[in-house]
Formats: sequence, C-alpha cells, structure tokens
Amino acid sequence: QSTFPSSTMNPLESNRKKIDSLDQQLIELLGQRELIVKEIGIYKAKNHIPPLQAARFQQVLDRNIAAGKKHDLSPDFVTEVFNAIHKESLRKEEEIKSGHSG
Ligand SMILES: O=C(O)C(=O)C[C@]1(C(=O)O)C=C[C@@H](O)C=C1
Repeated sequence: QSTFPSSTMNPLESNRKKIDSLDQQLIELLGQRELIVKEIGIYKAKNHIPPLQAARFQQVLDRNIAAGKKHDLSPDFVTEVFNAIHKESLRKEEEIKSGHSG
C-alpha cells in the first residue's frame, strides 16, 4: 500500500470529504426547493388549483434531462431523481391542501 505525507489526506479520504460537502449542498438546495414548493402549495390551495401540473412537470423533466446530458448524467438517472422530487412536492402540496400542514 502506498503512503502519503502525514499532512495530506489520501485520495479516498479527500474525495470522501468532497462528497460530504457536495451532499450537504444537495440537501440545502433540496430544502430551498421544498420551501418554494410550499409557497406554491399555499397559493394553489387558496386558488383551487390542483397540485399535479403534468405539463409543467414534463417541462421540468425535459429541461433537466437536457442539462444532465451536459454533465454526463443518464436520462434514466435524472428521471428517477426528479420523479422522487416531484413525488415529495405532490405529497407536500396535498398536505397543505388538506389543511394538515401545521
Ligand atoms: O410548478 C408547480 O406547479 C409546482 O407545484 C412545482 C412542481 C415541481 O416540483 O417542480 C410540483 C408539482 C407539479 O406537478 C409541477 C411542478
């Protein structure tokens, strides 16, 4: 096994640090997105607009599949991630609509 200067991390450790930082950013961004979804949910509930907006979600998906390709992310992967995000958006907006959102 190769050794590294004691002052520096080995590549596994340093790459795991990078992943930890990126994961933290992902969570923060998802939290920010979710806050906006809550605002949309309140607006929709007040204005009798259904949570599910299939055409809008298709646009979101298409745009992010295209963006993902530039970063070497497969369309299947981007679709899975955004389906999961969308599912949570709908759960939140339905909760707000039913008045059980606290
Ligand atoms: O754009 C909306 O109407 C939203 O509520 C946001 C959002 C999303 O998470 O992107 C969520 C639910 C809709 O089906 C479409 C899109």
